[in-house]
Amino acid sequence: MLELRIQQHFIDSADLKYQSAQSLSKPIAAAVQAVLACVTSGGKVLACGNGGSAADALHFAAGFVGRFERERPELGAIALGGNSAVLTALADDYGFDAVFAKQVRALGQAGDVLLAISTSGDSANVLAAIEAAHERDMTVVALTGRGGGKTGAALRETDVHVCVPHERAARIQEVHGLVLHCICDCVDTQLLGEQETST
Ligand SMILES: O=C(CO)[C@@H](O)[C@H](O)[C@H](O)[C@H](O)COP(=O)(O)O
Ligand SMILES: [Zn+2]
Repeated sequence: MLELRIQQHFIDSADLKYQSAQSLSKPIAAAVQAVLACVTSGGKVLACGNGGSAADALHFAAGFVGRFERERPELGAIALGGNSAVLTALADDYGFDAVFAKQVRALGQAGDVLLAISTSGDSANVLAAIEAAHERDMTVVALTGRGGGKTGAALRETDVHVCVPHERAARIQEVHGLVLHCICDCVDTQLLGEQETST
């Protein structure tokens, strides 16, 4: 019984990934171009999200600042949920909706990218970060699901929206993880050229 349930998780996750390969490759390629344009002109990526998406933002920053699969010059990325002192001070003094937006205003510069991750597209602190990024003339790369929620309406034409066609947060997050690995791999390929990967 338990094993069948577990197998169903694998099947549903794999099904969604197959389905998304077709529909998401174009927006993911656009996300790669946005990130490349940013880092090749000295910019950085600010990444934010809540819960599992906060973990995704941290995971992305680790692969970006350090390495993904190949050695290359360091690239700039900061996960905005990673500094608990800043996060708690901002939440305490300005409310939780402001925890990312205040950091975007403090750290963001024109040409930087905001990587905004929300399965619902409706988290108020992520929406406020998008607004702050626009104020700073940053490009937003949004990873969402459930039709994109309020994030879809908040984005500009120059932004990128990767919206996973599913309702369930866990399934959406599983695809977001793959999307972030695609971005890391494609940025490396564009910077270093194609190469067989063994790790
Ligand atoms: O990881 C999970 C669910 O899989 C949770 O921690 C989840 O990320 C949290 O409930 C978030 O607060 C949901 O926010 P969002 O994705 O709707 O922006
Ligand atoms: Zn989760």
